[in-house]
Amino acid sequence: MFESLTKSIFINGKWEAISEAHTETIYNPATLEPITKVAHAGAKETTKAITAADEAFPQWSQKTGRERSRYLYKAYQLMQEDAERLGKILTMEQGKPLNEAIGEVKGAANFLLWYAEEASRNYGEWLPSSTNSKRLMVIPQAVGVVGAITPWNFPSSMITRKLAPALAAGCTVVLKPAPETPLSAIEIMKIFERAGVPNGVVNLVTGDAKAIGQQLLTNKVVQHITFTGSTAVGKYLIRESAQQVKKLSLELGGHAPSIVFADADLDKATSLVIGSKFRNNGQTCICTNRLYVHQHIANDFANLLKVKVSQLKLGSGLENEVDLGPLINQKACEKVHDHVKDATEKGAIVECGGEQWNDKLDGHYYKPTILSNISDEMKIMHEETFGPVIPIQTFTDESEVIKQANNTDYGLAAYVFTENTNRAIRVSEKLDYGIVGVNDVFPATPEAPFGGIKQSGIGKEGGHHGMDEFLEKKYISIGIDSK
Ligand SMILES: NC(=O)c1ccc[n+]([C@@H]2O[C@H](COP(=O)([O-])OP(=O)(O)OC[C@H]3O[C@@H](n4cnc5c(N)ncnc54)[C@H](O)[C@@H]3O)[C@@H](O)[C@H]2O)c1
Ligand SMILES: O=CCCC(=O)O
Repeated sequence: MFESLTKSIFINGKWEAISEAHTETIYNPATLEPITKVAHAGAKETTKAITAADEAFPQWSQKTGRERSRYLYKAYQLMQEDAERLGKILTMEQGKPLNEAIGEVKGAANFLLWYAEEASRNYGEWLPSSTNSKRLMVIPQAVGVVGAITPWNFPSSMITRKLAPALAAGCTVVLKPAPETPLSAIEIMKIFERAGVPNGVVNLVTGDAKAIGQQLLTNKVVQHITFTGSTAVGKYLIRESAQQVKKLSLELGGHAPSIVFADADLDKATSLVIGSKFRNNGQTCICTNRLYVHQHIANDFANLLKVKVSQLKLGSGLENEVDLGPLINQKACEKVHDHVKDATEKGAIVECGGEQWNDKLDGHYYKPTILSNISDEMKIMHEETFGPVIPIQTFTDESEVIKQANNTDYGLAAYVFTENTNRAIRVSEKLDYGIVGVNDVFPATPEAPFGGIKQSGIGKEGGHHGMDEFLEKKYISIGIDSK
């Protein structure tokens, strides 16, 4: 599928030659086999990419929304048509089961479609003036060159969720994907190339995160940094971008609570909790990290959950009917096990799993795990686990469980399971989270604003809100002769 050396620097519409000496190897996390090598670029290439984006900006931003829309729509079509092949590449580099990977690619394409439609709906405002001698208006204008930095857990959709609204708004982009998963990013650039997107509008640089990041942060041409990744790196970007007061959109870590009330439908709720926790093997920013189950149903719920979890099949994402792939690397397995070990040392009971799985494959596998007898001082109740572990705690009182759910610095997503609509609304309103799913654990969709509060981020992706991130609102005050 790939040459041993894959070109991964796309600047001004051209794939740059790379030297074997400056490469990094991309591994399949399911088998630990090398897939290919890509460029390990740095400051020089990033500066060149920023210059290309800067030079492309005037023409791209002056196109009409309808014109930009045509390129995005073409890219959407190409991505949809190629979803199976792109899904395989995604599974090879990231590990998630093929059906999830193809689903992600189709979801990624849907961001292109949504913003192809939004591109021509970029409205301004006409403000009623307090005097007859003035006319006041607000016009939205593209912010300029955007630096986009993306994570490995959703190597395709996290890119289009940023690039589609940025391009629709009229911005040009330099993309730095995660070092673990550059292959999906390369494929997305090829799609833009085939869609005829003009040279310099989209640029890709793979390699040294710190060096590329530093250029994006210090080059005055870059007006906006859009980032998805950990809260720790997000804080670093806030500090460094302060020097030039750059605009920032940050989609950061999460620590989602799931609250199952006594009136929940047990079969539905257990399946949904599994969907939330084990999608992408727990490596999803909006995954359930804490589970609160009402005391009255706790035993029945835990037993049913255990039965269903024990049926999950672990293996290479390219094998048939696999539910859980490998974790991204050994460090991830160690972090997951550290949370399990810390919890058991503090009294947790391992209901199932609780260890790495090396029976069949060389990859980084961790068994799906349920922990009970959980207490608040355990690490897993405060830190993002990013792996396949569910800690179950019980509760009896609605206001108490809301307090517990809100007792975190994170504020990305929270879930409520109940058949009572009054309770669903009451509790949703009191949860300090950017996203609340009620009997729904897959809230991400192109038409809705996705994003966290507190230390889970700044800004939104998706919906018309997602395009606003890439637009300045210019206020124009016109003095007129009213006679
Ligand atoms: N809120 C969301 O929408 C969302 C979505 C997906 C993932 N995430 C979060 O992402 C994290 C997992 O992803 P990750 O491990 O790739 O995160 P990460 O923060 O380690 O890396 C994210 C990106 O930042 C780059 N990076 C790292 N150091 C940098 C630096 N000094 N300068 C510039 N770039 C730098 C990485 O190379 C990568 O491209 C989790 O915390 C998860 O919750 C959040
Ligand atoms: O980690 C980010 C998840 C986004 C999604 O749910 O599609």
